[in-house]
Amino acid sequence: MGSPETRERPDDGVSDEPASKRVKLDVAPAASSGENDSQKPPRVKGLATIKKEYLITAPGQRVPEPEAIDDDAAEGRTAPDPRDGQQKGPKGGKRKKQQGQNKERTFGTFSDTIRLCNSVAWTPEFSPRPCKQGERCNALHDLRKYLKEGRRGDIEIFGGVCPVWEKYGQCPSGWRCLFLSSHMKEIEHADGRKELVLVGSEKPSVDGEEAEEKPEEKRYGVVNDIPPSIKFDLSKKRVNFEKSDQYLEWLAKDTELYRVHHHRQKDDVDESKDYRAQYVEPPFKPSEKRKIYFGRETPALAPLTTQGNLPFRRLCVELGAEITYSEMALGLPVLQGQKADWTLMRAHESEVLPPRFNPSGPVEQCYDNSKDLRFGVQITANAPWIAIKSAEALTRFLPHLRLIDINCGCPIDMVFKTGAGSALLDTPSKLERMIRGMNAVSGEIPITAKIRMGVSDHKLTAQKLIERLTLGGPEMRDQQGAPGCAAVTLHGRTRQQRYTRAADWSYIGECAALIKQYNTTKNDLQDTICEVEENSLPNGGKMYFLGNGDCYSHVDYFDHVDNAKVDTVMIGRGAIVKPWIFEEIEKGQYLDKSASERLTYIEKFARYGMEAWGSDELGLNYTRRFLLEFLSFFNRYVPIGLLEYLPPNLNERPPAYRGRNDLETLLASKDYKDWIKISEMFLGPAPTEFRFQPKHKSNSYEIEAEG
Ligand SMILES: Cc1cc2nc3c(=O)[nH]c(=O)nc-3n(C[C@H](O)[C@H](O)[C@H](O)COP(=O)(O)O)c2cc1C
Repeated sequence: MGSPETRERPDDGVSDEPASKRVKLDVAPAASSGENDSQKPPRVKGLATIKKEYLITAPGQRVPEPEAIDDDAAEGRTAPDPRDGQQKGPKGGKRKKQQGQNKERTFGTFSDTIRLCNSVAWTPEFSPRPCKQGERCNALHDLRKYLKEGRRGDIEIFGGVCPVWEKYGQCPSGWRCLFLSSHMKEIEHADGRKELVLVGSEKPSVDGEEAEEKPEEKRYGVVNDIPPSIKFDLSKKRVNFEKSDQYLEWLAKDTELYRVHHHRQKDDVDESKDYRAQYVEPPFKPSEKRKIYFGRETPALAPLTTQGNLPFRRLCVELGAEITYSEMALGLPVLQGQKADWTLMRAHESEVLPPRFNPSGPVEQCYDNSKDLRFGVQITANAPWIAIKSAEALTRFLPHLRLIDINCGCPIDMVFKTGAGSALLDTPSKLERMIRGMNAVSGEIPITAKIRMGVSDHKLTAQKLIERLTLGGPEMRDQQGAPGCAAVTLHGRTRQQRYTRAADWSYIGECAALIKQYNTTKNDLQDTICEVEENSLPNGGKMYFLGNGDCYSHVDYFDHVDNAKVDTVMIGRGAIVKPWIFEEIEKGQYLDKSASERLTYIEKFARYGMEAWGSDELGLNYTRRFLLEFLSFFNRYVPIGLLEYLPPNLNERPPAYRGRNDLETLLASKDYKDWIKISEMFLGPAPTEFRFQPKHKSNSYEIEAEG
């Protein structure tokens, strides 16, 4: 097979001209062709109306009901993540069965048949590093034997040329790379001995400096990769959190004072129980925060567990995402130095560039775009001490950080039952303390929050919470000023509702109006009630507001910015189903991407995956696993040229249809075996032991049938 760039792709009947040159569909296709709307079938709620020529129905048969997909399952970390090492489940007790969810997913094992010792895995054949295990080492040290018997042969994709080596001149997977023959050679020494060497590893690193980093630790273009020694020190509790400790000592006294004040009788005049009278200032104030900006020109990619991995975010940034977030990490494992949670903090170098900024837009005081960056991290925690110490750790060890977001929307039981995630919506004063404390220890890094409308459908709490996040709770507000939350994102659903029903954008709009009002009140308050130094509040006191839910086209996006009046829109599933949504927003028009263009995004994901995780058996199959996770959403895209009505709606499911060509039909397949086939186009044959189960059963016909 030739390199994917040159290899012939099936003709998909849609022009392969660059998207920007093609005629765009700015109006519903039927309307643009002058067809009368009355000739179209009516638009039915929840159903994507496919043009009849693409429907798969036998003559006289009714259009079959589309299957319902429940995204709850996808949101949780329901299965061990292969990057996690050992991922522990929730403590004790049975978990409530979640309908339709594939729990306990396994992905098989994918490693070489014989393990090559690290002491020889990157070095020339005759110069191994000393083996740390010495005599006790049971891995293989004989390179030639390993190449013959210890691994499968090279794969033939990309013309057999290692995509990482081709790009960077070195391959961190060394002798384990599955494109090894493209970067190894045998040299003959003067004494006639023949030695195997890796091409490129004899050179200095690509940066032009002598490589201090071991080749296996090098990941090109990846930042925020903290050294193992820090994780080790964290795990041994050897890291000093002096700032947090000092703050937490004060916080414990303040919380107790507040508790006594809160529970005293109305007529109790004892001053020792009066919060205001007894209030003591915290040991230090937050430092001046770096200014950030959210605007019309900065669509944001939502934090997405599993899906929002580094290769996927890199793809989205390339397609126009201006703000990105890590997958959610749990505060406690961060503090314990757990590799899996720190791995989530890695970012691609494209994410540390400044986001787009239109200086002629609404002027943001003192905003220096050149100091801003795209990538923020997200954590959740159930106790202030965890949130505060995590914030200090993240700030101290991650050099590239836009903000730290606290997830108060996570609905999954495993998180909610511990009091973290969306449980924080019902403990607003705890949340406020967390944010104040995180702000105090996070140096110049701003703190933000992501919330839902409430926990239960019957009690929407977001408006009250937003008041608190902007101004502070009544007592704390008077003493300490505003909590300094730099931005709030509201997902327009409740926890109870999960993904049923559309996101409530009118509620989001009401909250946007409230925030505008509170932002003004806050400025007045600052001037009068308390003497908070202006620079201790982020963005000079302005709290940004991001709306979130169901955004699936530039039409949705601009509707929300213009009518709900949010600063920007955060996009989740819409970006996984259709990553070029960001390009549509930038260009302000629909893009009817051909199947072959969509295939190039899959190829990019595969290449970016190998760069981030390696091109050896392990890295390649991590890439495959996360590519399949991506495809489990990507197949939902219904090409707009097939639709009777625009704008397309994320929550509308299509009946069975065929694409405009075979590739388009293949990309719409709901059968996970087809997804594996697609992965094989760019990652070579899946090992026989490789398994994949989508997070939700309805993503796969076969599993559904088995279940
Ligand atoms: C697969 C998946 C993973 C998610 N992971 C997270 C997460 O880690 N943190 C978070 O705050 N929200 C997470 N969410 C929620 C999204 O960020 C977003 O709020 C939600 O999907 C609604 O936006 P949408 O309608 O644009 O998808 C996740 C959602 C999905 C579907």
